[in-house]
Parts: sequence; structure tokens; C-alpha cells
Amino acid sequence: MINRPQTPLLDRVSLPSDLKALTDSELRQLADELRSETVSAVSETGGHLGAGLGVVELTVALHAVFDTPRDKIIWDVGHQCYPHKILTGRRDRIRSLRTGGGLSGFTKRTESPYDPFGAGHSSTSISAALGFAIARDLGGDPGDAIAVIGDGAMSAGMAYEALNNAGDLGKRLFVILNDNEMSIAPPVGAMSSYLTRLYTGGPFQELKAAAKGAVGFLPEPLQEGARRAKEMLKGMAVGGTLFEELGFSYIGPVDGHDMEQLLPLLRTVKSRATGPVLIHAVTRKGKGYAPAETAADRGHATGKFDVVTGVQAKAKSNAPSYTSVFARALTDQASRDDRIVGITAAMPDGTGLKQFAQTFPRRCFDVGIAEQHAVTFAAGLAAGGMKPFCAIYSTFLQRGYDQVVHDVAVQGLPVRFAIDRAGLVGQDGPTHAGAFDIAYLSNLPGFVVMAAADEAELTHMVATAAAYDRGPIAFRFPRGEGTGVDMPEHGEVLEIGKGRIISEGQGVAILSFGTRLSEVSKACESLRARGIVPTVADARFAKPLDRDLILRLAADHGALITIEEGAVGGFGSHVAQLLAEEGIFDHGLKFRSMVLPDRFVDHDAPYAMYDSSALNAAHIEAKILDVLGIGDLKGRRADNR
Ligand SMILES: Cc1ncc(C[n+]2csc(CCOP(=O)(O)OP(=O)(O)O)c2C)c(N)n1
Ligand SMILES: CC(=O)[C@@H](O)[C@H](O)COP(=O)(O)O
Ligand SMILES: [Mg+2]
Repeated sequence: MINRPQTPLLDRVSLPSDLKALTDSELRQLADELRSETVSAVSETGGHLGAGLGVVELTVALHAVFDTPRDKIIWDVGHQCYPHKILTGRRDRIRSLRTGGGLSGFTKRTESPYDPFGAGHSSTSISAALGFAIARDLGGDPGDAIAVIGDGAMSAGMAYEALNNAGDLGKRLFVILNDNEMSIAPPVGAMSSYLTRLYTGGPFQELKAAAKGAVGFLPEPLQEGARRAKEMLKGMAVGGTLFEELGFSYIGPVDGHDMEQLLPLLRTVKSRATGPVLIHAVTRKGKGYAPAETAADRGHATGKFDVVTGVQAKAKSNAPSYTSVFARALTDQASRDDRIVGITAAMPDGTGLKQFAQTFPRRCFDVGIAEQHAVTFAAGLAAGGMKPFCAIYSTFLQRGYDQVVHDVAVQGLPVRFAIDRAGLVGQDGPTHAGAFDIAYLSNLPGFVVMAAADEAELTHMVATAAAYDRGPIAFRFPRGEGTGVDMPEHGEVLEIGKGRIISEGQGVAILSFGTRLSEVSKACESLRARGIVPTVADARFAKPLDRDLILRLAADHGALITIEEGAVGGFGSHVAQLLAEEGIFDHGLKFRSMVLPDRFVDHDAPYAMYDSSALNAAHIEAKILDVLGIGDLKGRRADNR
């Protein structure tokens, strides 16, 4: 029997409107219950824990004061929204978070009217909130717009583009800066130091005290306290902060866990504000749950865990993760080449660069959540004679695409892109899928694009990228663990644009790009019993294509199938283009391309996501039989579109 927390007040709340009947001290108690419920739910599902725990009081206070969903709360990144989901009619499904068919781990418009804007990537909230505010003023949806953005997310250029625009337009808009002095890793950059100075410097300490005092004076009901509320706003909005200079009324810093500060402050700004207001709330990531609060990452993301001990259930691993293989290979290359440097955009753990930095601290740069800058910074480093490895998740590199084109590709600069989380990533779902990089890089003149079929291949690709100096080069690899192949001690430099034959067969050839190769092998193993022996090849390169290999496979087989963990427009499309241009289709070659479906694949276990995308062994088997004219196998459709 699972031990669930006692939540008498929370049990009375179905929707945020129920909060209106609660007194301030009941709201305080509700926050405590909401925190326990969040811990309990995440202990069963795993997920992003620390960020949600840090905004429990803010969540209750915002829903108590504002009129959601008419007023719109826009959570930046969305990873802190679990308490919000519990309060907004989704408590009954909260223990399905991030599982197949269950709630998304982020805000999602199709999930609830209380999620006015979807997220997953950071630093979009102020722009979106401004859009809502302007739409309202132009006669669109009524209501206030409130962006809640973290200090980490405030390192991205987009947040400043939005502040700049909002400050200039001067329309009523609320930004809550949730400053917990943490990103995923400890925050970096001058802006982070600046925010810290705002609440550790002398005058602001006094302001903090004043804020507390002012809260004490605020009478109930509010209209009777209008004069004092105005004074409070005036007194707290001390000029000279960057935000003030940009046109915002800056209020803070306030203790983001103190309901006695938050509630009157939000009531006051709600009733008085006419222009853009930024409230600087100081919080603690992981607040109120010791194992999260004391963890190095403040419980940013966790597996399932025991609530009492905080001990996480760890799945047994059979092979090293691709990320760790990349980090080891990069460190190995860097030990022999002091021009190699590593760049991460706020993901030192996720990309393995933390491991690299342990050996080469001066050659590793965490630039914060700033993918655009990371790419152009790498371009500058390359132009200056260094060998930059820009380690970015496929999904986050999307944000730096113009920089990839304009600053790297057009100038032919040898930036090495280590593209982690390629393909479907599991619980984070469509916002984090690495679906498009093959397509968006392979169309760029002069780019070399590789995909590792296993961890040994990844080691070779790191070596190849280190040795290649003629232009940009990218290699992609998935989230999770490798296949357990024997690992070379050092990577070998691969010949650019050359694939490899894995096994010779006849009739049909499968040309795989990336880690679907293991599923291809499983499919071929199963077909062997029926006397069908396809040729299997690993393309290694989507650009430049191995023309000789492709044309030979086409000439020697009646059918050719490509497979990749990417959207249409990538490897298979380039192969089709080559075959068409060479007139191969005129001679009757049957060609099929297995790619991700033309839809965003919902979160689930990665295997299930590939199943729904028709890219697992059974689908490959069915596709081969189909192309050979033998028909479906066990009712399994080759195409799950
Ligand atoms: C564009 C982009 N880059 C990187 C990430 C990965 N990421 C998710 S949350 C996070 C840290 C956010 O820190 P902060 O905004 O301070 O929120 P906190 O978790 O501290 O509440 C990062 C780097 C992302 N979601 N989007
Ligand atoms: C919210 C966010 O963007 C990150 O925390 C992301 O979920 C990390 O993904 P990985 O677990 O694949 O590193
Ligand atoms: Mg933070």
C-alpha cells in the first residue's frame, strides 16, 4: 500500500476558483499540502522535481490572486508546472506524468485551458506573455499575462529581446523572475552575478526589510489600502536596476516562499499596475524536501524514489551511455591536441562536458542557456585557430540555426557539432525530440554530417571530427546507453563520406544511418529463418553521401531501404535525390525510406515511441517483406503513419 500524504485542504480544491474561498493562512497550509503531493507524485513517476518545489508558494499565490484561465500564467520551460497541474484539474492524472498516454512533463495547450502556452525550451515566456498582453489590448482574449521565468532562463538572449520590446510598449504585463540561483547546473555568467547582487547588496537588503514591513501595513480589504499600496509600489520600485532602465517597474527582491509577502504584493500589483512590472522573487530549488534541496542539482530531474530516504531507483545499466562515451573520446583527443575546446549551453552534465572539464577546466566553456551565442562563439574560436566542439542537444541546436548557417557554414569554419539526444528521447516528448538535425544540417553546403551506429563508431567519429579541419562537421548520437560493443581505446579517423557494409546478402539492401542499425540486425536475424538475407550497410555519413556504396547497393539489389532516426528531408531524401538524378529509378529499383512520421510523437518510453513511429525491428521486417512482395508479417503494418 503506497503511503500518500494527508491533504485535507487540497482535497477540497478541484480548480483554482476554489482557492478564492480560502483565507491566507489556509493558502499557506495549502502550499504545504501541495508540496507533499508533488513529492509523492514525482516519487512514483520520476521527473523534474526541484523546480516545481521551488515555486509551490508562487503557484498557490498566483492562482489565488489572479483569475486563471482568463488570466494567463506562462511558465518558462514548463518543467516547474507540476504543482500548477495539480491545482488546475489534473490532480487525478498527476501520477501519469511523462508516461505513455499520461500528462506531459511540460505545459501543453492541448492538455488544459490552464496551459495557455506550451513549453519545453527555455526563455520564451516573456515574448509569449507580451503577445497575450498585446492581443488583449487589441480586442483579443481578455485577461492578464504573467510570465514566470527562472534565473537560468534569463541568460538567453530571447528573454532580453522580449524585455526590450515590452519595456518600450509599456503595456500592463507581469514578469515574475524566479531566482533560485540555479540553472540545471550552478548558474553562470555576469547576469547571474548581477541578480545575486540585487539581493545581497546594501540598499536591497533594506528594501527587503521594507517590503516585509510594507506587507504588514497593507490593510484588508485592499481598496482601503490603495494609498499605502501605491506607496509600497513606489517605495519598492527602486530605480537603477537593469529592468527599470528597460522600462519595467522592478519590485523586489521578495521571499518567494513567504505567502505573507507574496499574496499582498500580487494583490497590489494586480489592482494597481498599468505598465510592465517585474517581480524579483528569491526562492530555493527543491525547497521543502531535503533530499532535493541538498542535492547538487537541487533535485532538477529524478527517477522514481523513496519519499522517506530520497533514494532513487536506478535501472541496471548494461553499457556506457553515449554521452559518457563522447566525453571520454573527447578527453582522449584533447589530451593529444591542445587546440580542442568544449562548449556547452548550460548542459555540462547532460552533454558530458563536465567530465571533460575535470581534465581541461580552462578549455571548457559553459555559456549558459545561450545556444545562439554558443554556436557563434564556437565559430569565432574556429576562426581564431582553435578546434571547438560545440556539444548541444539536437533539439536545442534548433535555436542556433541561423548561426549554424550564417556564422559557421557560409564561412566554412571547422566547428565540430556533437549532437546529443538525436532521435526520440522518451519522457520529455516532442519538444525535446532530436528529429530535425539530419534534415537541417544535410542541406547546408560544405557540412559533413555523421551518425554513430554504436558507441565504438561514436569514438571514431569524435576522432574524425578532431582531425577534420576543412569545414563544419557534425556527429549525432542518441540519449541513453549504447549497445555494449567492444570499445576501442582510441578512435580511428574515418574516411569522409564512406560507409561500410555490415553483412552481404541479396535481393534487398538496407542502408542504415545511426543507431537503428541494431533494430535492422534484429529484423534480419528473424528473416533469416525464412531464407531472406538482406544486405546490411551502415552509411555513417548523410553528407557527403557515399555515392559508390549507394549506387552499388542499387545496382546489386532489386530493392533498397534506408532508415534513420529523423524526420523526412534527411538522409533518405538525399539518397532518393541521388538515385533519381542518376536515373536509377528508371531501371526499376524499388526504394523505401523509413523515417520518423510526419507528426510530433508524444512522450512515452523510447521503445514505445519508435514502435508508434514504425521504426522498430518488426516494422523493418514488415517493410522488407512488403518491398519483396511477400506481404505483412504477423499483422504488423510496416507503416504506422
Ligand atoms: C533552449 C533550452 N536550452 C536548454 C534547456 C535545458 N534546460 C531546461 S531547464 C534548464 C535550467 C533552467 O534554469 P532556470 O530557468 O533557472 O529554472 P530552474 O530550474 O532553476 O527553476 C535548462 C538549461 C532548455 N529547456 N531549453
Ligand atoms: C527541462 C529540460 O529541458 C531538461 O531538464 C531536460 O529534460 C534534460 O533532458 P535529459 O534528461 O535528456 O538531459
Ligand atoms: Mg533557476
